[in-house]
Amino acid sequence: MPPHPLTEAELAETVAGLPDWTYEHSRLTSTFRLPRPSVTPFLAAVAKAEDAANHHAVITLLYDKVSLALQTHDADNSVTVRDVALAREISLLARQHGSH
Ligand SMILES: C[C@H](O)[C@H](O)[C@H]1CNC2=NC(N)=NC(=O)C2=N1
Repeated sequence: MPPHPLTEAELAETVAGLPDWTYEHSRLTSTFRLPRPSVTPFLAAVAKAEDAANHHAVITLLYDKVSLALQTHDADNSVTVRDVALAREISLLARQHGSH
């Protein structure tokens, strides 16, 4: 049973608690800048977290900038608690990998 799309009020509360992330076009988006040598370990850690959550982000890499977009396909491409949980984890991983 997929989770329900977050309501406007839930989204506002969520984004307030996710300083690295923005809500736009029905997705949570973020861009992290990392030391170049940390990019591969960071991406490996994100992939591991994705597979543990069975929830996957769209990831764009340009040298030391990693952009990510999260939405729940199983809930009509809306933002759900699954996106919020993975976003929190990715923010932590980014900090652990030297994001600035
Ligand atoms: C079959 C598989 O469990 C589903 O497709 C999972 C996998 N990863 C996913 N990732 C995202 N972002 N949204 C989903 O609804 C989703 N569903």
